[in-house]
Formats: sequence, C-alpha cells, structure tokens
Amino acid sequence: MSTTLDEYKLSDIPSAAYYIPNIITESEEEYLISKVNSAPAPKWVTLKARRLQNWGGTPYNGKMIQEPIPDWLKSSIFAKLQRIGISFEENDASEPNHVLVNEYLPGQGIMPHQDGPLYQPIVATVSLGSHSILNFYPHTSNAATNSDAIQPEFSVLLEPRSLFVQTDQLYKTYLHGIAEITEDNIETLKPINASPSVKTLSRGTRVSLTYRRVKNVVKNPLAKGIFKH
Ligand SMILES: O=C(O)CCC(=O)C(=O)O
Ligand SMILES: [Fe+2]
Repeated sequence: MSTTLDEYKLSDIPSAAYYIPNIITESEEEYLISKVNSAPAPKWVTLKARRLQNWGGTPYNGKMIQEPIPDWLKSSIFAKLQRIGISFEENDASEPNHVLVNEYLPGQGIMPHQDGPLYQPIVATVSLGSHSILNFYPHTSNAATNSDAIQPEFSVLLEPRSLFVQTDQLYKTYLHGIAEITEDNIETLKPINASPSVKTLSRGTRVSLTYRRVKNVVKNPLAKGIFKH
C-alpha cells in the first residue's frame, strides 16, 4: 500500500483499515444515488433487511461471469482509488471487477459476516446519503448467529461520501455487520473514528457501493462468440 494511504490508516485495531472522509463531492454523491435509483426494477434483489444490485456480474458457485461495470460506477471512483494507492490484486494496481450496491432504510442492516475467499481480501466501500456504523467482531465469537447479545470489539463510523477500506487480517479474521436500528448511540458505542462531541446520529436511507475483485472470473461465453448464429 502507498504512503498516501498510510495517512488514513485507522490505528489500534487489527491491520488493516483505512478511512477517508469526503472521497467524493456532494454533486457526485447525488449523481451516484440518482443512477442507483434509476436502475431497472429487476436489477434489485430484495432481502429481509436491505436490497442490493450486483454490477460486474453475479458471483455464483465460487465464480463470476464477467460483465462490464457501467461508467457511472467507475468515473468518480476508480481514479481516486488508484491515486491513493488501493490495489485489488497482490503486487499490482488491478481495478475492482465487481460492485455490490446495498440500500438500507433506517432500521435495516446486515448480520455479522465475512466476505470470504471468493474475493481478493480487500473491500472498498463508498457511503452515500446517510451515515452508518460498521461493527466488528472476532470470527471466533458467535456474533453471526447472536449479534444482539454480543458487543462489537470495535466500531467504525461511515459518514456519507466517505471511503472505508478493509483488508488483510481484519478482512480475514473478523466479522462485520450493521445493527438493524434507526438511531446510533455514538456516546456509548464510541466508534474509533467518531468525534467525541457527537452523542447520537439518526439514520437516513444509506446506499453503499462496495468495490471488490472476484478472483475466479470467466469470460462471458456469448461475448466469445461461442453461440454465434
Ligand atoms: O453496506 C456496507 O457498508 C457493508 C456491506 C457488506 O458488508 C457487504 O455487502 O458484504
Ligand atoms: Fe461484508
């Protein structure tokens, strides 16, 4: 990782996480939200506590048939990821090949989980529209099945327009999740990067763009002309 990135490294937690406020402008944020919201209805997959869109392909059975990532998801982001030195492949600066878009209404979240070996062990998340709090738990805890009863080991505040990167041991040995609540008590949870003057934060609708690199990618057979008429 580059020296620029090191400036944003979060300390006192397992290596490594980086937090970069205001990676995009308010107008870029508005544009990205409008593009997410204008995706065709079948693009959305609705789950119990969030809905999502897959771009670049839909991982299945440990593989993904590669589809192009649309320009609107690349234009304001890829150059910035590269400039601050975020590499999605060991030893070079390969770009992400998959973007998962998640939308959470206030009160929605995601159970503690690991992103797993399908991806290179790095995920870069841009937050849009509202803040959230990402909670981390050691993977040996039973937070995945009982998150309400388990206190996170630490939490990170994700402000709108920020970039959060998790990689290496943090990616591989911790679970992360978002509680299904409408208001975050900053005073008690004490996210490692939050200002001590903030007491509570009410959630609005948050869209997250999670940029990753799927390791095992197959080219689209249609694009190769296998099914030529
Ligand atoms: O919305 C987020 O910031 C977290 C999403 C996440 O953990 C995932 O999609 O695997
Ligand atoms: Fe995740």
